[in-house]
Amino acid sequence: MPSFKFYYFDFRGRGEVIRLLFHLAGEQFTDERVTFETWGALKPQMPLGQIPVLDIDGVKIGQTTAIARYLGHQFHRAGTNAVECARLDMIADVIQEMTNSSGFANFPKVSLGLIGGDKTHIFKTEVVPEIEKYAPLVEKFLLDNGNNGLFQGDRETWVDVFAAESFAKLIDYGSPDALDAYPHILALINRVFNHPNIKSYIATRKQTPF
Ligand SMILES: N[C@@H](CCC(=O)N[C@@H](CS)C(=O)NCC(=O)O)C(=O)O
Repeated sequence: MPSFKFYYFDFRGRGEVIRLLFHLAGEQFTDERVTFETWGALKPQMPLGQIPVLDIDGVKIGQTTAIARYLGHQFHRAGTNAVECARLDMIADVIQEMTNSSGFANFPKVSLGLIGGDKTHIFKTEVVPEIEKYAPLVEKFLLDNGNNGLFQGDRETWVDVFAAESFAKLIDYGSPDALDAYPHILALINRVFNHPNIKSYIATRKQTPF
């Protein structure tokens, strides 16, 4: 197994999916939690000037989904053929599109205290419309796999973990009822977060504001 060092800020944000994939696989990694004070010096060393970044035996990889997809293949948490992989990529891209949408821009910054604003109002007026746009698509992908809480087959893939973490943050930091209209996404979160390896990590992980 390569030597892994993972760079991200000291909160869940975009980076937690990577930590979850390591814990799911039970594989060792250095969880380098970058502070805002040290980020300025580190930024030029990152391939895209941003984090998350995973250093794999000295090779730095950026972009959350590229890292998560790599770990999915490395840890046998991917599709079992090219078509399954393509379908999972499609679902991951939809979720990444939601995360990158304009409605999602302010909420993390307000939650982290980086900008001012009424967190509840911003969630309701900016984030909820994006949930209403994207969550029904994700519901359908889950139903297509037979309503077992996963997108593909009967074993958690990297996309299940990516989706569960992306949506769970909306409940944890937005509103407890944010996904009540989407029972299949709730089942996905429930299934992924109750995997014993993930459950034990979550039980002891640091609480962060996003
Ligand atoms: N498309 C990238 C976006 C990465 C990104 O926006 N990273 C932010 C933190 S969540 C960052 O590095 N901000 C500091 C900066 O841009 O200087 C991904 O999905 O990984």
